[in-house]
Amino acid sequence: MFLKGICGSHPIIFGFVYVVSYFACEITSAVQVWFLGVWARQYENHHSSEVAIWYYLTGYTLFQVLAVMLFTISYTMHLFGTLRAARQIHDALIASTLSTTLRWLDKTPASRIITRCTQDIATVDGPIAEYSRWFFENTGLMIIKLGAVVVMSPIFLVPGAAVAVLGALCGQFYMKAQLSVKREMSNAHAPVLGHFGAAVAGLRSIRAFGVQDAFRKESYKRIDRYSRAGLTLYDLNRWISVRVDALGAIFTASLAVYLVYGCTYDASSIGFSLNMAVTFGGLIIWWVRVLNEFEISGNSLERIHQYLVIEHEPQAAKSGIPPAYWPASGSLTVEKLSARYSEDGPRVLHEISFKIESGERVGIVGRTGSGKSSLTLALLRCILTEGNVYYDGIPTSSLNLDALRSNITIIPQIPELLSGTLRQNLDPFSQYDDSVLNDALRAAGLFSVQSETDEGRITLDSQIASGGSNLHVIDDILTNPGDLTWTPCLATSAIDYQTDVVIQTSLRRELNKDVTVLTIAHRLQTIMDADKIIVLDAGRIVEFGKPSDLLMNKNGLLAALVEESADKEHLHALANGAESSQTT
Ligand SMILES: Nc1ncnc2c1ncn2[C@@H]1O[C@H](COP(=O)(O)OP(=O)(O)OP(=O)(O)O)[C@@H](O)[C@H]1O
Repeated sequence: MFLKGICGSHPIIFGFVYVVSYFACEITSAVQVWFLGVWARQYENHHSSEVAIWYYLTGYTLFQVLAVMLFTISYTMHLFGTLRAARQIHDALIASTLSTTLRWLDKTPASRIITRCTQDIATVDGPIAEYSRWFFENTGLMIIKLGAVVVMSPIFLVPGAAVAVLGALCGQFYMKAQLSVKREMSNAHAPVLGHFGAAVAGLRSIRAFGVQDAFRKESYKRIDRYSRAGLTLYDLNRWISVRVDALGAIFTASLAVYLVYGCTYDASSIGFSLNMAVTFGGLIIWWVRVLNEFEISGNSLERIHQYLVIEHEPQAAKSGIPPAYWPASGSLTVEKLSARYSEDGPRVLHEISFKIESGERVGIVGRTGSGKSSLTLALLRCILTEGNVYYDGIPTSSLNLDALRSNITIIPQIPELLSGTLRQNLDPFSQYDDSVLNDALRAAGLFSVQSETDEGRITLDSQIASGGSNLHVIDDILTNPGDLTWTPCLATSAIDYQTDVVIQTSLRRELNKDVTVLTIAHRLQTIMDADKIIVLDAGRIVEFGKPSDLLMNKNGLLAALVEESADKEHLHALANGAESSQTT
């Protein structure tokens, strides 16, 4: 995933230029060292006045300039490649999370998603980009250094390869051992800080009860646990360093012995070979460490990848685009609609059928768990459904989800407001000017629940905290004058009675005649003057009709609900149309 991102849309060209520029840079650096030897050799056979210093100095400088240029090319490519990879991975993660199913969001803790999008993405941006470069660099350098040694003394190919293999084997041991030690360290870290924090916060109580000793002992115990893991990690590092350094030293020493006693190379060639061998030996330990860090930070990529292969909602297709005139009316026909939250979960709606004409106001009531919210989600295709729903004559199952959902407005019981100004929340795409926004707020009834002189009154520039607990449902009226509106109205603290009345009044006044309004109500007063009422029970429609008709059935569920409420006379009057004008 990461490599694909680095290489972009022309992986072969990118990979070729990158690898060639990098290797050419390192080879140039090695040749530069060799060239120094050539230069030094001139003084063995010639008098110093005969050595053309400018020639060698220019040659040396040119090698240097060439190496810098090649390095710049490969580094710039790596930089832009990793930026592109990080951006692509981030975009893919956000797109995947935002287009997942409600079910997945239900069962995945928000904190875990936030960690993926922050901590793991930060690892892709930083450490993975760096370690990938170092790993590639170190691998390339080792090959070149060993290659240079082998070119001078081919006999050293075998010991060189053996040293590399032995170093890699030690590295394997080290990596396996230190992974669990590091995990233990991070487990032991939080308790130390937590206990220290608790002790500082409760210092007075600790002293008042004279339990300093107990706290101190507990603190030492936790610090010991952390230090024990820390010491083991330190020892592991010594373990690998001693072995890998020893391997490098044995290799260089044996090469030195061979070059001095076993062959007839001149001093400068021997110097070059030893230089390469020493740096090769020193690189092994770095290679192991970088590989280890790369592998650890690679876990973030793995975790992100897990979030890319989650379940998703159907993608928008050309065939799902509705005709331009749609929806011409807000009529809704539901046939045998069943729904469940997951493939293997129980049905929460059972073959529900009803028909609502355009412009009707329909109330939906039922006891807790009867399926009111599930019906909303089923109409929006947020959960798994069977059966047919026709919205203005078109089956919603054939529509793209964005087309369907942008034509059904939900005014939720708990507002989904983001941190920012009220203006940004109302008009996230900056499409409207202030007068339109203020009109919407007025229409939503905001100005009738606060006066011009209120000190803390809400304006377009008011800052909204995440979740917007101080503001209620006002934004949908502006952003979506769709044909179907749901208003789940609550008798909870989220919306008090006064606000509920304001919202209902605004909805009645502002929405034009052919807007169909479905209101999920916990407060019967809100829907008693509706055109029709659907009564749900255990996922089935048990009553459907005009409120006054339903109330005639004394054994009916609506009648029972009304009987249970304190203001039943008022509700009866509303149902019979006597007080509807008062509410509106
Ligand atoms: N996220 C979910 N996952 C699985 N089952 C769910 C989920 N949400 C609701 N249910 C189940 O669906 C059924 C209908 O619940 P729903 O929330 O639609 O009822 P409701 O009438 O809206 O209730 P309330 O008045 O409490 O909001 C219940 O049996 C409930 O347990």
